[in-house]
Amino acid sequence: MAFLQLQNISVAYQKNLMILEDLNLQIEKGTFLSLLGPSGCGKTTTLRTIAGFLTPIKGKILLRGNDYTQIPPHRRNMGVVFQNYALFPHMNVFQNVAFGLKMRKLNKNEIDQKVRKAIALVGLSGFEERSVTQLSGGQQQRVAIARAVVIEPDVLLMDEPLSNLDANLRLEMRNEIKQLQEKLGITTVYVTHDQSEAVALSDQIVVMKNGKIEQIGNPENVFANPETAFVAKFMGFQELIKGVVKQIIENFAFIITENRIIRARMITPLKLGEKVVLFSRPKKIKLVKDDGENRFSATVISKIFQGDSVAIILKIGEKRFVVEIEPSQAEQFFENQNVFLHILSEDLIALKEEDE
Ligand SMILES: Nc1ncnc2c1ncn2[C@@H]1O[C@H](COP(=O)(O)OP(=O)(O)OP(=O)(O)O)[C@@H](O)[C@H]1O
Repeated sequence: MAFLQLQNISVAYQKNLMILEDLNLQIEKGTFLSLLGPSGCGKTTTLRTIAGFLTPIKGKILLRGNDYTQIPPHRRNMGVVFQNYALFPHMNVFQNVAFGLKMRKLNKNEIDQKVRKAIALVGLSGFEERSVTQLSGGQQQRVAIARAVVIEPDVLLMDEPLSNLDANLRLEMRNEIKQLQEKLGITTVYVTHDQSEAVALSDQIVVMKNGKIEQIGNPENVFANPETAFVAKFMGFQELIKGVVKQIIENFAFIITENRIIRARMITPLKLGEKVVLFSRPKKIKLVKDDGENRFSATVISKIFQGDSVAIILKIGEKRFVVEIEPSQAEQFFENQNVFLHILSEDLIALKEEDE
């Protein structure tokens, strides 16, 4: 039995407008699970439902097999970290971190010991007496994390905790969160719309779309084998061209597109005659001048120097996309040139066409 279970959860803010529908999720103890998806797909709603701030209109939440669905948030023993830190501005660092323990009526010595340990854990020893209004964004988020973990929660819930920080600090804090979670072994549910963050942090990624789970798996698998066009785009694949399945041999489909036959990897089973879209990653596409096997023709629109690479903007028909190449290779390509894209079959994936 999984440690935390969401069973057929449906949640609505307004009558008849379901935000989550029949959501099922099993989370094993000690797992770092990310809810990943675009704005509005229901990530925060899922997190708030686990925390108990929202009550599902249908379904159950189980922790260690016990029904938590009607248990109020303060009795769930879950630590929550929000995007905007949500610290108590009139309290200092120590008082903020101590809050949950005071509510639980621990004695003074115990509180002192646990709070100092949590503050040390997030690297803020020496800041105990400092007002939280006199801390940087990164330091405030560290306080929020210490406040969430000090209660030794069964589950740590984090809602885009890094999105208010600048890019460098975000990377640094991402590592710190990962180390902390591994050290404490806390079952964690983490909301993000940043695929690189989800891949770097998680044991399991849940990709959500319109209140439903689109794909679930470990980061390597979701990154390499997106099962739908939606997940592929979200994981950094680019849509190249549409086609129709002509033949299938083992894990590869032969696709007819623009009077060519292209061999592409299949992730989920496809049928003969099925309409598909071909996807690849910008770095997996080679630009060449000559036609040949597994090549598409395209036209160069522009070149953008990016430091360690050059982005070549191309189009096939009206579809625009980017290929990243080494700066030393870029000189041979120019605007309006007709070129060919060469992609190994392993790096080209065929997925069912979806309604836009
Ligand atoms: N308090 C609310 N009342 C009514 N509708 C809401 C409320 N909060 C969220 N919604 C709606 O529920 C849907 C899911 O929102 P949610 O905040 O869960 O998405 P999200 O994936 O976390 O998005 P974001 O990344 O923008 O935070 C959206 O359509 C949103 O408009």
